[in-house]
Amino acid sequence: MPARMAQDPAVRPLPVPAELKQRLPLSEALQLQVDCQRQAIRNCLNGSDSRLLVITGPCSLHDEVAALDYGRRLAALNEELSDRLLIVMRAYVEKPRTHIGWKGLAYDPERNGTGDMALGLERSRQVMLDLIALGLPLATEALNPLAMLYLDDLVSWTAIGARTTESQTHREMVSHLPMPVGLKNGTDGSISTAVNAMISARHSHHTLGVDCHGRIAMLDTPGNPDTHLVLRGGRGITNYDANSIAIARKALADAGCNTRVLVDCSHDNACKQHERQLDIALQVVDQRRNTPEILGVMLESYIEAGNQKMDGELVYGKSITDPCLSWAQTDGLLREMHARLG
Ligand SMILES: O=C[C@H](O)[C@H](O)COP(=O)(O)O
Ligand SMILES: C=C(OP(=O)(O)O)C(=O)O
Repeated sequence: MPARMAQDPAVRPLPVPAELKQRLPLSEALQLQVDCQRQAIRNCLNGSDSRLLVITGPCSLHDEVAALDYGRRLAALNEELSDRLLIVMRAYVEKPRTHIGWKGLAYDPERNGTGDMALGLERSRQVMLDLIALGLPLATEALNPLAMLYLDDLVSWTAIGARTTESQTHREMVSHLPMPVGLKNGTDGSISTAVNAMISARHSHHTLGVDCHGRIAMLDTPGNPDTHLVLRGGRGITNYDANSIAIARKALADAGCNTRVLVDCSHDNACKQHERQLDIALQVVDQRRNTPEILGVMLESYIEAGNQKMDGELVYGKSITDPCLSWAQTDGLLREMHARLG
């Protein structure tokens, strides 16, 4: 008889996704809301809804009070602008890092390096539920396919980030996800990695995964028809101008993919200078007159402008990852975008 294996202290068991979902359930009414919000985004993607998709919110959520404060402001603004803008809030709880750094609320909720993921996943799910209850559709980045199992029912739009679009594991995950997914161009600016990801993700796959009870399983993914390209610039080169968008749309058309593109006004498009997002977003809105297939824009926005280091006392409502527009700037920008779309 094999000796009973001692529990490795470096392996800390977590509740399985079904347990957390049962403890923090999405009500039937809110499930219906999420279904409708996913369908509204699909309608923008297939052109039957002409509104501009606006994905806006903090680079990362680290403080639930500030996240809900932002969410309340955004929900109120949405009431005014929803005839021309389909507003979705960024609720990013997993952060991909260039090398090392804080990896997000799901991984290190106390920001003390202990990596309490049981607490992190619980707090991530709770804050997302609270944001949905404000009536907002949510966007997130799916980084670890296992983390997504705890949150997938709450999300209306998912991003696959620039660092992971080329990964087969992520493409297979997208093939299995039940919502529209934006695939970002690579950090080197390459469009082809995202186009190849769209081709892969629209097909079904047999792959290894985990079921909601934590059992390793073979998954037969259905294929996701609702994907699109997100242009985020790369290696200091921007790709939000009319020529870059035309080149990207041609590559998509040649590959038989949806040619509607969303422009991330932040990241390499803004060279991480948050205020540049203001001008980029308006340029993109103006381009829509000639190119109505521009699906929308993404903004990194919070309550206070800029960002701050994580150590020391934190300024309320200020990003601890990428720099963001302030709420005042965001409010003004969204109103101006709405006016220009009239
Ligand atoms: O949006 C977030 C960041 O750009 C991304 O997570 C990489 O961040 P880093 O280069 O600071 O690690
Ligand atoms: C990490 C992000 O973007 P990218 O993958 O484009 O760097 C993000 O949007 O938070």
